[in-house]
Amino acid sequence: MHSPLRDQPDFASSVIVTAQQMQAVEATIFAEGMPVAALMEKVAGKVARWIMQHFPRDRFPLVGCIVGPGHNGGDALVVARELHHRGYQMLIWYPFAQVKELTAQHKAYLEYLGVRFTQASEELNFCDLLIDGGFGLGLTRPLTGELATGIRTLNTGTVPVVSIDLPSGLESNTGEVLGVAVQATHTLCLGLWKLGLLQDRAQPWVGQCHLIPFDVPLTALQPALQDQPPPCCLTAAAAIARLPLPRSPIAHKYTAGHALLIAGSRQYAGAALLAAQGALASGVGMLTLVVPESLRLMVVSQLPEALVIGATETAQGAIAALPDDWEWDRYDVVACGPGLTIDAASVVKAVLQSDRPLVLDADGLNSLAQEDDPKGRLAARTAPTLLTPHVGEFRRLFPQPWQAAASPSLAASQAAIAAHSTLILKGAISAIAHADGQLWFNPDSSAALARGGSGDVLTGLVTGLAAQLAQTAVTDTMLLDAAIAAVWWHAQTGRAIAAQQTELGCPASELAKQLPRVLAEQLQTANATAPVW
Ligand SMILES: NC(=O)C1=CN([C@@H]2O[C@H](COP(=O)(O)OP(=O)(O)OC[C@H]3O[C@@H](n4cnc5c(N)ncnc54)[C@H](O)[C@@H]3O)[C@@H](O)[C@H]2O)[C@@H](O)CC1
Ligand SMILES: [K+]
Repeated sequence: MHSPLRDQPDFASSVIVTAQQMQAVEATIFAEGMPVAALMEKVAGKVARWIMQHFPRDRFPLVGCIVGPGHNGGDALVVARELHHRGYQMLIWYPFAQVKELTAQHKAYLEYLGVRFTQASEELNFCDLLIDGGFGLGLTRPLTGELATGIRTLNTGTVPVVSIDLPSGLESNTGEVLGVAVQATHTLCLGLWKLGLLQDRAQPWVGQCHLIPFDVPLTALQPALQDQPPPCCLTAAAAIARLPLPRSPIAHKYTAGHALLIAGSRQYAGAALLAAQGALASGVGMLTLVVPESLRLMVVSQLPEALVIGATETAQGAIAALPDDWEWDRYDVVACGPGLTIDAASVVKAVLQSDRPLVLDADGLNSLAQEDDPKGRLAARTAPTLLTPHVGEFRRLFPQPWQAAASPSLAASQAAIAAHSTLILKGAISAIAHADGQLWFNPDSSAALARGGSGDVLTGLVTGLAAQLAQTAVTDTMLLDAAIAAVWWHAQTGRAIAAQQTELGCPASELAKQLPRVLAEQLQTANATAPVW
């Protein structure tokens, strides 16, 4: 089993915490002797250097700061002081009378230095850059009054905004906007990733997110996690470690995994092709594809590498049943769903009853959602199951955790635990939840992937990887490992295509085609940057 605490070289840069956990970490650091003011200097110094590097003074000479009453405001004032000394012209909007002592001290010193303060937020509209030090972890209630009005106006402008720790107004655990929030172009998250920043709903406010590490010691982190596996960001290292590489030099096609894909209908023939292309790109040894008989010849002509079986079909052209004397044990992993339509529900039932590791997607999920007790059905399976819903499919399948949980990713985690399954909740930042409570997020993705068919490619890819991983052992975490590798690989490919062809240039067939090239580039980069001992 992969333990994030053990197998990631730089654990602190991928772990994700709640506000309460971060506050517990900070309390330990301070209790053990680190002065609060010293940590603020260290962190704000790093933020100032990041800003000077990305927003040089010659192009961004006038910098405005939103300064709140707590230590987020204190950070902003330290950044303002450093930028002032480097020749930036600073303008501070400081709408609070009551502030924390350290923040008040920094304010006094800036006044002594002659930095300009204003009560009129509109003045910030004329700046070249804004620094948002309104609120961070300490936000407890919705923003109101003058502050809310000011932020609303600033959001209508086009000035780049760097938020410190969190965009002010964003709830740090759920990513919800409390009243109004600063719409940042960049967020510099301090120390450890905050859960709220990884939620899809937060993305329009967060902009590009960067971690500013401040050397959080593991001894301070571990008690705050209370022995629970914390959510983690997917890293290249974590994904690459889970790929079926290197391949055995004496591998043959039957030792490189046999994947079965049950997909397609007369209405959605392309879904079967795209899922199969994703599976073939994974390097799987053998791919068998079950499609409605009327699609068989077309599919064979498009996918000469796959073994294609034509199944009897319904009047609407959906798969009616698997062939007689069907032998499940020929296959290491089964994927079922892309393009099936819900007319193929009886096939989905049969697949769920099989003893094979299963990837259930699209209409596989929709058919399951129509059963009485989907969770119980999944929990009763004897082999591991991976579900790959987008939000709409998830909501239909698991309405209860969806409504009750504070965020979609927590709902995914609860559903995975209850259904004894692994789950990829697909979105702008896909979340991967495992039955043992592990939760992963993939922050490095691209809106280029928001295209029909991109999910089918992912289903094929994850299935092909899982079939290869199954050669070592069929374990509870096999599908989790395949999901981590596939989500990362799929997203990196979307990013690479977007970089060359814009976010508009990534149709799903192109995505499938580029998967091998992008993996090779990623592996080269990872090897080039690996530490030499
Ligand atoms: N403690 C640490 O280890 C570090 C903290 N740092 C910074 O400190 C921040 C946390 O500081 P704080 O705990 O002071 O929290 P904040 O700076 O986020 O603000 C909390 C203050 O705002 C008030 N407040 C909350 N919601 C409000 C609302 N809607 N309207 C008006 N006032 C409201 C609270 O009563 C409190 O006084 C972090 O986000 C980070 O930016 C950094 O200096 C680095 C180190
Ligand atoms: K902030």
